[in-house]
Amino acid sequence: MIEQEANFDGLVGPTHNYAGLSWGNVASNRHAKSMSHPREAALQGLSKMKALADMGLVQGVLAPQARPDTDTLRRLGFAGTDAQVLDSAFREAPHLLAACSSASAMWTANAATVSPGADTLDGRVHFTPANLVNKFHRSIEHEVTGRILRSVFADEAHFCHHQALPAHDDFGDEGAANHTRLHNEQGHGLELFVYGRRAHQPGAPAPRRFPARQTLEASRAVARLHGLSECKTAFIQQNPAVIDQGVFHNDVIAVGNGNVLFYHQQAFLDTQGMQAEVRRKLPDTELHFIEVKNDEVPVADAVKSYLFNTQLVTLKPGHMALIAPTECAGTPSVNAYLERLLAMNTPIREVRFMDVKQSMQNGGGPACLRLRVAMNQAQLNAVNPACLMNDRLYGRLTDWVQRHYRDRLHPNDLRDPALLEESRAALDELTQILELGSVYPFQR
Ligand SMILES: NCCC[C@H](NC(=O)CCC(=O)O)C(=O)O
Repeated sequence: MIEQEANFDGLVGPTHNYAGLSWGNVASNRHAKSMSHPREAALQGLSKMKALADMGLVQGVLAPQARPDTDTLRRLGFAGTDAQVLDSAFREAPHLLAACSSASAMWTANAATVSPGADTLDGRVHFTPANLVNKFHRSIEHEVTGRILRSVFADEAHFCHHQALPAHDDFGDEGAANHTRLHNEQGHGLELFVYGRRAHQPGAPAPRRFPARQTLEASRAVARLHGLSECKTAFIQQNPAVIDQGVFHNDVIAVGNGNVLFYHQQAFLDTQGMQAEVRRKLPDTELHFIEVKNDEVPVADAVKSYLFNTQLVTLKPGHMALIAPTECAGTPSVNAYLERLLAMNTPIREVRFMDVKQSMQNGGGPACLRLRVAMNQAQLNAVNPACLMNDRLYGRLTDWVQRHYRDRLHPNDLRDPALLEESRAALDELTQILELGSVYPFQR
């Protein structure tokens, strides 16, 4: 049975702020300590979800995390009441308070790696939450992420959930941001796992300036867990030189969908090898490798505009749309390229621009905000229906954001105990709207 793709977007949490936590992510560093707008951020995300649902695509919602994470602050030695924990963390280690308060779980492309049942040995959809060990603020996400995924995809006859990989740099795993699935019209798929370095091979190519967050060892472990045979997988190294230019995940430099792989000339260490392997493992498929030359769009423009952090979605057979951030229209080389792209004879037939600026300023474009889950009809029927976007849910969530979110937030505001109370009240209500049960530590 042919799979249908659903996109599960992360709802932006009430503590969305710019703390400059992600070394190697240019936008995060550039906007450090600037004023954020949590309400606007959440509404921008909801508008994108609504727009994709209105295109006839299956759109889901994943709940944010409870932040500030006072449990982790307590593990780090801050004691007393919640207000005292926040206050002492702010005075002694504001960086830790910011890390424990980040709304970074909004970027659900990093929530997990998902393999559809068409690829796995047991025919179930497999999920492995990403350990995100490279960044402390993200390494504290996976436990609750796993709980949320289990509550959205609960039926064990259809869904199989694994634990995050062991929390060590050798197994640095960033989830679906380094994973793309191509498939042909018969539904035969190939999962591309893109890694930044090999942990167990000293001297192998690796970036020098910025960290490679994903290791080959992590990608291989996820493929083993998911029961993916060799013929359903390709392990491809990202070009270390682009990681050093701010491409901290492969989805900043490449995006794939169906029979199309859209990528920058410098994305991979061995582009020809990649193409040959994909052709070999997806025979009888009319593949489109759409390669953007550096002369047309320099890497710096790709990083600034997030041309490749677009969502490539199939609207009807042979007709795909590129869901692009408005920054693409505002970057001359990219805007000109997109005009040429639409005149080429490829399945990409239209571009739709979306404003997700609040997320972009922390290095998250349209593709970072979504986790793709391809499912057959029986699996789709088993998804928690309260998490699927429609006009009613959009109305309820918009109203919920309007009532609970602040207009403005600065990292200095994270010490405010009222923010913690507001966030908990908001999330408590959200778990009822999305029928998630008690997924947060403060509810247990
Ligand atoms: N896939 C996009 C992820 C963006 C995310 N940014 C952040 O966490 C920035 C948070 C801050 O700096 O406040 C990251 O780098 O993992």
